[in-house]
Amino acid sequence: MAHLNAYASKDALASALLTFIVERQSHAINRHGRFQVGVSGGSLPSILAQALLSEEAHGQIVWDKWQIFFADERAVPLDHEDSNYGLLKKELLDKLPEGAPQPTVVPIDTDYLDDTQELADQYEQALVRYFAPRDSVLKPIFDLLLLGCGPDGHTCSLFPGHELLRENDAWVAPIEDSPKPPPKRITLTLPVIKHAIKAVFIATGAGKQEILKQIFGDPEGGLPCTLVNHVLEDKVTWFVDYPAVEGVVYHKKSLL
Ligand SMILES: O=C1O[C@H](COP(=O)(O)O)[C@@H](O)[C@H](O)[C@H]1O
Repeated sequence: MAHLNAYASKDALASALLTFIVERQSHAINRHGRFQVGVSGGSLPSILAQALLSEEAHGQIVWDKWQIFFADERAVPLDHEDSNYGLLKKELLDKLPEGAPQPTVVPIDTDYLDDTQELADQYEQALVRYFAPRDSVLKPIFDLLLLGCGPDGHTCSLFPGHELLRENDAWVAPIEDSPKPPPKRITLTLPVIKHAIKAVFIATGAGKQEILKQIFGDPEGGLPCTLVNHVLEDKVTWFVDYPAVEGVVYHKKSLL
C-alpha cells in the first residue's frame, strides 16, 4: 500500500522530499555507482528545484552521479514552452552552480518530432544504452521516479481510460491524442514504472483535492495514479500538502 505524507507547507514538503531523495541517492550510488531518476513535468520541477537548490541541500547532492530521464515528454523542440526538458532546465538545471559537477540529462531526440512512434523508439533505445548493461531483466530499473498527478488522475502521459494503460511491451510509447495539450507526446509505460525501485508522487494545492479523494477512496478505480499505487504498492510515497489532502480518507496517512 502506498504511503501518504501530508505537510503543512510547501517548505516542509520540500525539506522532507530532499531527505527522501538524499537517502535514495545514497542507496543507488552504493548499489551501482549512479542514481538513475525519471522526472515529470507540470508542477513538479519547481518543487523539486525548491528541494534540491535549498541551503539544506548544499553538499548533499552528488550531481555527477545523477542520470536524469523524462517520465514523459511532449513532441516539441527542447526550447518550446511546452517542453518538460525546457521546464526542468529553467527551474533547476540552469540554476546549478557553474563549474560544479553536472548531472547527465537525457532529453528526447528532436530529429524525430514529426514521428511520435520513432520519437518513442529512439528514447527507448537511449534507455537501453543507459540501463541494459546492468539490468538482465527486460525492463529498465529506475532508482527513483518523480511523478506528478494531474487533476484528472493522469501521471506521466498516461491518461484515464486511454489504451496506453494496457501497453505491456514497449518501455516508451507514443501518444497522439493527449486530452491535455499538446496532443503529441511520449511516455514511460506502466510495465517500466512497475520495475522502479521507488516512486514518489508530488501533489500540492486545493486543485488536487478531488482527485486525491478518488485515488485513495477508490483504490480499484483504474485511474492512472491508482494503477501506479497498485503496481508499486509500498514502494510509492506521496508527498502532498494540506490543501491537496483535505478530506482524503486513508489509513496510512501521516500529517507532518
Ligand atoms: O502534462 C503533464 O501533466 C502532469 C501533471 O502536471 P501537474 O501540473 O498537474 O503537476 C505531469 O506530471 C506530466 O509530466 C506532464 O507532461
